[in-house]
Amino acid sequence: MLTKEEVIELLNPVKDPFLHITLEESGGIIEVSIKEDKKHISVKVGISKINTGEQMQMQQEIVGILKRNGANTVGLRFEQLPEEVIRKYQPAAEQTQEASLMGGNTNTNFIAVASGKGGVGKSTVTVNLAMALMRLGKKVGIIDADIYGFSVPDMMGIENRPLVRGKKIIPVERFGVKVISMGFFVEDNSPIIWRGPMLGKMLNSFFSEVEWGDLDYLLLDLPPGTGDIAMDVHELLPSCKEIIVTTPHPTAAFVAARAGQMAIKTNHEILGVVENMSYFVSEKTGEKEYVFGQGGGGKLAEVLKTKVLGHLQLGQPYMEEDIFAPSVYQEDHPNGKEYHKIAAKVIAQMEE
Ligand SMILES: Nc1ncnc2c1ncn2[C@@H]1O[C@H](COP(=O)(O)OP(=O)(O)OP(=O)(O)O)[C@@H](O)[C@H]1O
Repeated sequence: MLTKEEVIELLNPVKDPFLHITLEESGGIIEVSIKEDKKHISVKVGISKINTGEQMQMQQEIVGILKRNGANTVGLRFEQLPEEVIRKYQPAAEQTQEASLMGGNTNTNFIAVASGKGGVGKSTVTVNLAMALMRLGKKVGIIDADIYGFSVPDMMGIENRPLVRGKKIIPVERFGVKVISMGFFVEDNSPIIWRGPMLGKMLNSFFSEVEWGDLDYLLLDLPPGTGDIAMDVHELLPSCKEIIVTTPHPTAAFVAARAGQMAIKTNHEILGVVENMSYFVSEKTGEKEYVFGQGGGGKLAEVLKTKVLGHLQLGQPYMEEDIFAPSVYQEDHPNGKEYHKIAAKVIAQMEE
C-alpha cells in the first residue's frame, strides 16, 4: 500500500485547471490520510475554482492515479486555495477579465446587495437605491440575480422583455435604469432548478452578453443567504462591494451577519448596512412604533465593522394613477428621501 509521501509524490504533478500550475507549486495537496486495511486513501485538495466541470476532471484524474497505484477507494474533498495563491499565479489575462466583462469599461462600480434571509427587503432596497443613484445623475443598471425569487421586474412595473440584437441582449430600461433579470428568461414564472455551475454561467452571460453601455453603477440583487452565487460573484467581480440588508430584529441581524462574514472572508469591502422595516409611523400620533424590534442594523454594522447607511420605515409608495411601479418610492416619500441620503453616502464612499 502507498505511503503518504508516495501519494504526495504521485499527485504533485497534477495541474490546477485554471492556474495551470502543479499541485506542488500551488500547495494544493492539503491533507492525506490512508486506511491500510481498506486500501482507502483520502485527500483534501486545494483548487482555484470549486464546483466547476474542471474540478470534476481533476477529480477523475486524481482518482485514476491513486487507483492505478493500489487504492481500492478514494475519498476527495475540495476547498478553495487561499486568495494570495490565486492572485499570485492568476494569468494576467484573467486578471483583466473584469474589464472585458463589461466590454472594456473599467469605470463601472459593482455593488452586490445581500441579506441573510429572504423577505427582508433586499430587492426593494436594490431597486430604490438604483433609482436614487439615477436621480443623482448616475447611469445605473441592475442585475436581478435572485434566481429563486426574481422580483425586480414586478417591483418596477416592467412588462416587456429584453431585445436581442445580433449576439447581444439589450437590457430593459425603466425610469432610466437598465434591468436584466433571471425572470426574463423563464416562462410563466415557473420555478427553476439550478445547479451550482449553471448559476455561474448564467451570471457570466449577464455580464458578457448584455449590452450595458457606459454604466456608473451596476447593482446586483443576490439570492438570500451565502450560497453558490455569492461565491460566483466574488470570483467574477473581485472589486464588487457589498451592502447588507437586515430588519431591526436582533435575530435577523444575526443571520445577516453570516452573509457579511462571507464578504469579509473573500476580501470584499462592505459599504454598509441598510436597516429596512425599521419602524412604523403612527398616523394618529405621528410617533415611531418599533414593531419589529430595535437595534438590529446597528448591531450588525458593529459585528461587520461597518456603518449603518440608513433606516427605512414601513410603508408603501404613494399610489399613482398613471405610473405602475409598486415598489418604487417617489422622491418626496419619506423612504424616497432616505434612499437619496443612502445613495449620496454610497457615491461618497465609492468615488472619494
Ligand atoms: N419598508 C417596507 N415597508 C413595507 N413593505 C416593504 C418594505 N420593504 C419591503 N417590503 C415588502 O416586503 C416584501 C419583501 O420584500 P423584498 O422582495 O424586497 O425582500 P427580499 O429580501 O428581496 O426577499 P426575497 O429574497 O425573498 O426576494 C415585498 O412585498 C415588499 O414590497
